[in-house]
Order: sequence, then C-alpha cells, then structure tokens
Amino acid sequence: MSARIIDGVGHARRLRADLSTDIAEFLARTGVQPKLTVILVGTDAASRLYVANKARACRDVGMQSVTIELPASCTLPELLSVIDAANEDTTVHGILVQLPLPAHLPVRAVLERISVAKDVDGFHMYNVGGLVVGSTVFSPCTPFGVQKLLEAEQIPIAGQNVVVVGASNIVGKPTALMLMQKDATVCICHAKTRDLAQFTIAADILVVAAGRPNLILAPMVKTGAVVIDVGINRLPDGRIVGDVDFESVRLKASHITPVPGGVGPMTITMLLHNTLVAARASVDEAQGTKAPQ
Ligand SMILES: Nc1nc(=O)c2c([nH]1)NC[C@@H]1CN(c3ccc(C(=O)N[C@@H](CCC(=O)O)C(=O)O)cc3)C=[N+]21
Repeated sequence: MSARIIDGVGHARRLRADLSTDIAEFLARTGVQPKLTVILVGTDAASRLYVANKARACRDVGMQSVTIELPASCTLPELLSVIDAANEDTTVHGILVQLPLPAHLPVRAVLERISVAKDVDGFHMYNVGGLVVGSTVFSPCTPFGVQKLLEAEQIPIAGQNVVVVGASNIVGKPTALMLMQKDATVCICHAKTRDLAQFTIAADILVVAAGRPNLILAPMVKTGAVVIDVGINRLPDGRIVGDVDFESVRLKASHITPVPGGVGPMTITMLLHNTLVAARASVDEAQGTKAPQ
C-alpha cells in the first residue's frame, strides 16, 4: 500500500479562496475590513518568519494586518498595555501574541489579557475551557486545521480510535478534545508514556505533535491508518521534517500529511477564518443583532 498524501497546501488554497470571497462580500456589505494585530516580542528568527507569513496571508485574502514589534526586554506591564490598546481598538478584530515569549514574561497572564472576543488563536483560558463543554468562541488554529483536513478528505471521525502523541496546551490537548467532541475514542500519549507503540498501533487516526524527528516509525502504525504529522523540526542540515518517518510510514498508512505542506498551511488558514468570524461578530454586536460575547 502507498498512502494518499494529504495536500495541505491545496486544501489551504481552496479554503483561502473561499475566505477571500467572503471577506470581499463582508467588506462590501458592512464597510468593515477584518483586521488582525500580531504582537511579536523579541527577535527570534523563526518567530519573525512566521509573523511575516501571517501578515502576507492576511493581505492575500484581503484582510488588514498590523504587526507590533516589542523588544525582548519588554516588561509585563508594557506588553499588557499594548494588549489593552488592541482590545479597546474597535478596528481590530483579532489579536495574536506570537509564542514563545521571552522567559521572563508569564505566558498565561499575557494570554488571559486578550479579549475573549478577539482571541483568534483560541489560547485564552475561556476558549480552552470551552473545548471541554463543546462551545468555544474560537478553536485553536492547528487543531482546527487538523479537523478541517480530516473533513476535507472525508475521513470519518465518529467511533474511530484516535491517538494523539503530544499533550501540549496548543496542539495535543485541544486536538484530543475536539476529536472527542466529534465522537472519536481518544487516547493522549506524552513524553512519560511507557511503550508508546502499544498505543499508536491501535490508532485509526494518529495525530503526532511531539516535536521529535522520527518518533513514529512504520512498525508503530496500523496498516491503513490515517497519519497526521503536526511536528515541525529543523535538522542540522537545514531540512524541515515532521515527527513521522514519512518514507517508511507512507507505505503502511492509508493517508499521510507531509511536512512541510501538510498541517502548517492549514494553521494560518484557520487563523484567517477565526479573524473573519471575529469581525462578523463585532459588526453583529455593534448593530445589536446578537448578544455580546
Ligand atoms: N500565538 C501563536 N500562534 C500560533 O499559531 C503559533 C505561534 N504563536 N508560534 C509558533 C507556532 C508555529 N505555527 C506555524 C504556523 C504555520 C506553519 C506553516 O505554514 N508551515 C509551513 C512551512 C514550514 C516551513 O518551511 O517553515 C508548512 O508546514 O508547510 C508552521 C508553524 C504557528 N504558531
């Protein structure tokens, strides 16, 4: 068997074309252009690149984006006052604080400052908690992108055995909750899991977000499984690889995402989606057509 390679770039392109149409229609109808504010603290090269990619993606679909760059020495009160200003600015619909933050800044305090209605990353505790009860304002972009990829590939989720490898707050845990909400039987493995293979071999859908190259080898994968690789690792030779040994696992899986070109492009797409949803909600609220969130 050779797996179908899930084309994240193609799925993302189709979704972004739809978003462009929706944004143009929304602008024509309301006069409001959706706007994302990205806050970048420090000068980490990878973060700068990601932020530049997000800004370009916004422009490509007709959204405004503003990047606010703060020095790595920025204090917590300084960062919070920048967030407060974006919260109060009615022309801003989405706010994203690029992670990771410099070590002296407390991540939770920063994320909890973002208005829930503008938390397009879905990282605010209110949105995280919403995943537990199945009613979130914004779903986090990477798990949301994984779910969209599965839907676009018409892969059934209900009743499937889903194994998530990696228990991070931004990928593993929310992915598990979102797929459980879709009636999957979900298991979460992490760095302390004993005998990882005994769990992964049972997976109909294996989602890997551990940040370790070659963590998942072919003998750990069930024949015909759907393998979603969320890992992004830069090797010493500069190559970007996921957490899955792509060349061996593709011979055993039914579907597999490549890295790059799999989940990554969907993450930014769902950020754009969430920003449009935020802009719509803000117009609805201003017109009193919906209860404020
Ligand atoms: N507040 C916050 N929100 C985030 O969503 C967030 C963040 N901080 N910090 C960093 C991570 C990482 N992340 C990626 C998004 C897109 C790709 C992506 O498009 N990757 C491409 C290109 C990969 C490459 O060549 O570098 C691909 O996989 O094909 C990757 C990684 C969002 N993150």
